[in-house]
Parts: sequence; structure tokens; C-alpha cells
Amino acid sequence: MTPAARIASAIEILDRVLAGHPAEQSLLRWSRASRFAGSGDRAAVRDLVFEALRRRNSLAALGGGCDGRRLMIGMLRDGDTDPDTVFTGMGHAPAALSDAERHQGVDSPPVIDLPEWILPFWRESLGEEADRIAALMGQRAPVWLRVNGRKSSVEQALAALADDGVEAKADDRLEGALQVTSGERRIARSGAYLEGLVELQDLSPQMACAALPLKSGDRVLDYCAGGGGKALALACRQGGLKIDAHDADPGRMQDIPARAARAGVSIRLTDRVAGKYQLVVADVPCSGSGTWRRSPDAKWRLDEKNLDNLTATQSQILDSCSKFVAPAGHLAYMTCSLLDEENDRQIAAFLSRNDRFSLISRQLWTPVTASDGFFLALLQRNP
Ligand SMILES: C[S@@+](CC[C@H](N)C(=O)[O-])C[C@H]1O[C@@H](n2cnc3c(N)ncnc32)[C@H](O)[C@@H]1O
Repeated sequence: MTPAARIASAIEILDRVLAGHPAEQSLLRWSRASRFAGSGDRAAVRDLVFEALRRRNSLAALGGGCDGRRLMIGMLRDGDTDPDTVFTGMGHAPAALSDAERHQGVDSPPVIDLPEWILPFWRESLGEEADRIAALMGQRAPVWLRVNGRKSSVEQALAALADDGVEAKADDRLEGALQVTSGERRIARSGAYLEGLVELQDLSPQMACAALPLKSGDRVLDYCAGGGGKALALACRQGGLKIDAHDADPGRMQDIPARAARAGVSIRLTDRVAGKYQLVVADVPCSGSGTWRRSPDAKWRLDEKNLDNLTATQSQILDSCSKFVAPAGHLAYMTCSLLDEENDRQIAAFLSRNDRFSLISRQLWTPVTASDGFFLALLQRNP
């Protein structure tokens, strides 16, 4: 496909996403209908769509409106390319610009790439860093790997990745965290990944998992286990744990057995939680506002009602899973959100209705201090 034909495809997909369809599903639908597109074309079109969604407001301002066509016009202007050179109407290129399109948006002032309604929440949560973090959320997210210390040293993992064309570098902030610098699309087929030497996990949740108290013999409950990212990180960090994974939707845990086998660890899936645990992890459903670089369409789909529903679910989960914490045991509440409503406020409300727990520590990682936005509150049940 020519660069102009890729832009024409991105326009078609963006119009579908802007009409309310999820981005991944819209990309898949386009891929299936576009057998002529090679893997390079698919990756390039995906990048265009995601970039446009991450910076939807800025590009709409530069392009003169918020539809696929004008977002792409805005993106070309942002990259100092004259849209007339791409919107030619020739071959598979998008139709030529109208006079109105040629003039709209050209001198637009900078805007913030967040939905208007969320700005007060965002600013209150992030204070002086709010605008900087919003701008970072408009950029592409780096890919991070976690070295599985049960199977590999950092040096062995780096060498094995390099053998398969994946370059990565270690990071001072956390031993075993690798930032991928090139070849990210080769990871899933690399020997290092298939043999469980490394697992995909962002730096911020890796840092949160590294901060949890663990000792051999502990019973650990991952109460909202989903695909098992946190349970796996804990099992790889400390031997001798008895880890149970639970989820309200057990189907979401279907990948855990294969991931655990690859990592060489044992995680038991359970739909009936019983007894007490030294550590309960509640990685609750949330707005995902800390990961909007990776799933930028979610940023525009969230509304105040969804946020209210999420905070209600989070407080119910805290109440339910806290019952499984052993005396003197810990409860780790996690979100991949940057919003106070889902983080400190949720914890303050839990502590106000539950005097058996005390707050030991809390931390919010952001793209300024780590990578994705991620929150951890570590609570301890009184002995
Ligand atoms: C943020 S995701 C978990 C991600 C996962 N821990 C990981 O690292 O891959 C939240 C999970 O909570 C589950 N969930 C939602 N409501 C729940 C509830 N009331 N009790 C337990 N799990 C729930 C969802 O099905 C979803 O899989």
C-alpha cells in the first residue's frame, strides 16, 4: 500500500471508532476485509489510528474537525506535510481537499488531549504535573518486559532476545525490568518469550508487585486475577508461595495455566475463595486512565456515569476481598488509574468504614516517574 492508501484506510477505521466501535475490533474488521494489506501495512495503519486517537483533540483542532479525514489532515499538518500532497484523489489516496478543508484549523491554538468533563478530576488528582502527564499520555507507550528470575538472569534474557532480533535495555529503577528499544513486534515469537524467560508487563505494575511483602509459604490471593499478570509477577519473584487466582468472570483467567507453565510456576484457579491469606491482591477494574497511551479509544469512551459505576464496584470488591485477609496480613489495592476517585479517595472511604485495617504505604506511578499510570495502596489488617 502507498502511504496515501494507508491514510485512506486509517480514515475509514477512525470513522468507525468515532461512531462508537472499539478500536481493536474496527482494526480487525478492516484487516479481514483487506487481504491485499501486508503485515507492514497493517502495522502502519494501526499506528496511524492509535496516534490519531491518542491526540484526538489536538489533531482535530489542526485538521478543522473531529472525523477520520480531518484527524488525518491534522496529523499531516502536525508533521509539516502539506495535506494536498497526500489527499490527491489519485489511485487509492483520499479524495482531494475542498477549499474549506484547506483553510480550516491551520492556525489552531494548542489544546489538551483529554475529554473536557475529566479535566477537573485530572487536575485535582495530578496537581502541577497534570498538563505534563496529559501530554505524555498523547505519546506512544514504551514496551516493557519482566525478566523471570526463576528461569533467567537479566544478561541471559537480553542475549536470548537479541538472538531473535529484539533489543532491550535494563532499567535502574527496577532489577529485572527491560525496556524494549527495537523489534517489539518480534517479542511474541521470540524464544525468550516462548520459553518463559521474559513476560510482557509494564514497568509501573512491575514496581508495584516488587513492593509487596512476600515470604515462602504465604497464601496469596489474586482476587481480580484476569489474565494473571500480578499473580505471575509474584510467583516469579518469590518461591514457595501458594497462589490462588480468582475472578468474577472466570473466562478471563483462561490464559493463566499456559502463562504459568511457560514461567515454570504454579497458580491455582479458584471460583470459591475460602480461608485466610497473608496477602490479598485486589487489582480492581478501573477507568484505565493510566494506560490511555495503549488503549486511547477508552479515553474518549469513559464518561462520568461509567466512572461512578467503577468506583462503586471498586468499593464492593474492597469490602468482599478484605474478609480473606489473615490477621496481620496485607491487602494490596491496585488500579491502573491516575484519578483520585479510584485511588486515595477509595482507600480513605474503605478505612473510614473498616477500622480493622491501617494504611502502610501508597504510591502513584506516572509516565514522569515510571511508565503507565499505576496506583498501589498497601493496607495491613490489625493482628
Ligand atoms: C484490571 S483487571 C485485572 C487484571 C489482572 N490482574 C492482570 O494483571 O492481568 C480487573 C479484573 O477484575 C475482574 N472483576 C470485576 N468485578 C469483580 C468482582 N466483583 N470480583 C472479582 N473480580 C472482579 C474483571 O473480570 C477483570 O478481570
